[in-house]
Parts: sequence; structure tokens; C-alpha cells
Amino acid sequence: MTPTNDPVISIHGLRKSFGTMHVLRGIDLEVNKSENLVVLGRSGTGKSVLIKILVGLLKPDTGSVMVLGQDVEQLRDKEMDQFRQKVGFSFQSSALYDSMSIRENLEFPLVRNVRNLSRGEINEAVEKALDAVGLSQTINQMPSELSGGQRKRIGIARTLILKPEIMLYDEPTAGLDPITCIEINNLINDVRERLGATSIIITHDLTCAKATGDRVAMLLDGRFERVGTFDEVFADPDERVQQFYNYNFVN
Ligand SMILES: Nc1ncnc2c1ncn2[C@@H]1O[C@H](COP(=O)(O)OP(=O)(O)OP(=O)(O)O)[C@@H](O)[C@H]1O
Repeated sequence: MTPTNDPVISIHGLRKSFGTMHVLRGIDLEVNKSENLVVLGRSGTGKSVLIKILVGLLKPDTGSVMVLGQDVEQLRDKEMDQFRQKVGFSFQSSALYDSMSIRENLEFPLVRNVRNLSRGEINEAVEKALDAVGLSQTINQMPSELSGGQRKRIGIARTLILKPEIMLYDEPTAGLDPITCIEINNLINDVRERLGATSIIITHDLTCAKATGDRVAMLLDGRFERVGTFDEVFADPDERVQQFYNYNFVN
């Protein structure tokens, strides 16, 4: 699926400080429908802060953040609940409930967010989401019985089950072996094909960035100073960009 020229996320002049620490210093960014945008940046540059602002967990100091045509800062309780169903957040830790089976983990967001579903509809949604991540056979297992890569995929399935229009991935390949990383990269691309979803992928992993990103945005000194295709961004001779490349990427 090819991204359209139809921005579903528009950020202008976004600034966020904590006391004297100026984390985001004027972010401008548009992400188009069905686009995979990778956000790169060193630790502590504000990638998670940006994602939290996008989903309304943090408020910007100044600037506008429009997501799916809505001003995130203006959303109130009920609107926020509906908004969060359309914007799926896949946490770095997978955030599965250890005391629940895989089936129960996947049912949880459905039962909480979608009213009046029959048992048959719930079962079908769970089976479809598990099939999408290639883990149908784990349905009756507990999270502790799965590998780190499988837990990540279940975490993604749990986000997918609500059929979000936007997927936010926080370091989806962190701590995984290279083969499992490739599987997760393929899954991120597959989610776009299946749902036509727009994705923001936060990562330090340049193999993941190259495999999934239509565009890459690099956070430097609180701004997206470099935005473009992977090759465009890393063709830049800027020392900070090259340093990021050299320490990360073996190709
Ligand atoms: N609620 C908060 N209160 C105070 N400071 C915060 C808060 N949230 C984030 N920060 C600070 O903002 C900066 C950016 O944090 P953030 O978590 O966004 O970094 P990051 O780019 O996601 O890093 P990493 O790659 O290590 O996850 C850090 O210095 C962090 O300590």
C-alpha cells in the first residue's frame, strides 16, 4: 500500500520543556495516511515525550497537534476514549498481563472498549488478530511461556484488535535477535497492508528504520532537522547524523 498525500498527523511549532530542560524545541511534522514514519534520535532526545503528546498523555507548552482531524489538547473524556481506540500504542515492554492467558489478554481491550459484542464476535476478533501476527497456536498459553519476540507480537496483536487508524510503536525491536527483528519489521509492514494504518515507529535500530520507514525523521537538538527517505537522511554529512549511522549500522 502506498501512502497518500493526506496528512492524518499535523504538528506545528510544538515545544515542551520540563523546568529548564527544553526537550522539544519547535517540532513541525506531517504524517500521511498509510505512511510508515520512523522517528530516530539518541536516548533522551524526546521521542517518548513526542508520542505521549500525540496521544494526549502530556500537554505541549506551545504549538498545535492535530491527529485524525482533532486537536488532541481539546479532547475531553468521552472523545478521548474514542480517540484512543483509533490510535493504538504498542509499548516497548509489550505490557501483557502475566496472570491472563493470551486469549484473555487480547479480549481485554475489546471488552473494555467495544460494547455489545457477542461471544462469537469476540472469539473471531481474537483469532484474526492472532493469525495476523502468526501466533494462533499460543491462544491458550500464558505470557510467561512465550519468547520475547512472541510477546512483542502478541502486544502488537492486542493493539491491532481494535483496528486502529494509527499505530505507534515504541522501540518494537529492542532486545530481540536479528532474525526476530526481521519478523517484527515484516509484521509492521504487514499491518499497514492489512489495515491501511498510518504508523510512527520509534527506534534506535537502523535495520528496522530502513525496512519499515517510508520516511525517517531524525530528532536533533529538539527539532526534526532531517526528514526524508532513509538514504536521503543518511547521505547528510552532518557529524551528528553520521555518528548515529556509524555506531548503529553494519550493512
Ligand atoms: N514527565 C517528565 N518529567 C520530567 N522530565 C521528563 C518527563 N518525561 C520525560 N522527561 C525528560 O525528557 C527527556 C526526554 O525523554 P524521552 O523519554 O522522551 O527520551 P527518549 O528520546 O524517548 O529516550 P530513550 O531513547 O532513552 O527512550 C529526558 O531527559 C527525560 O528525563
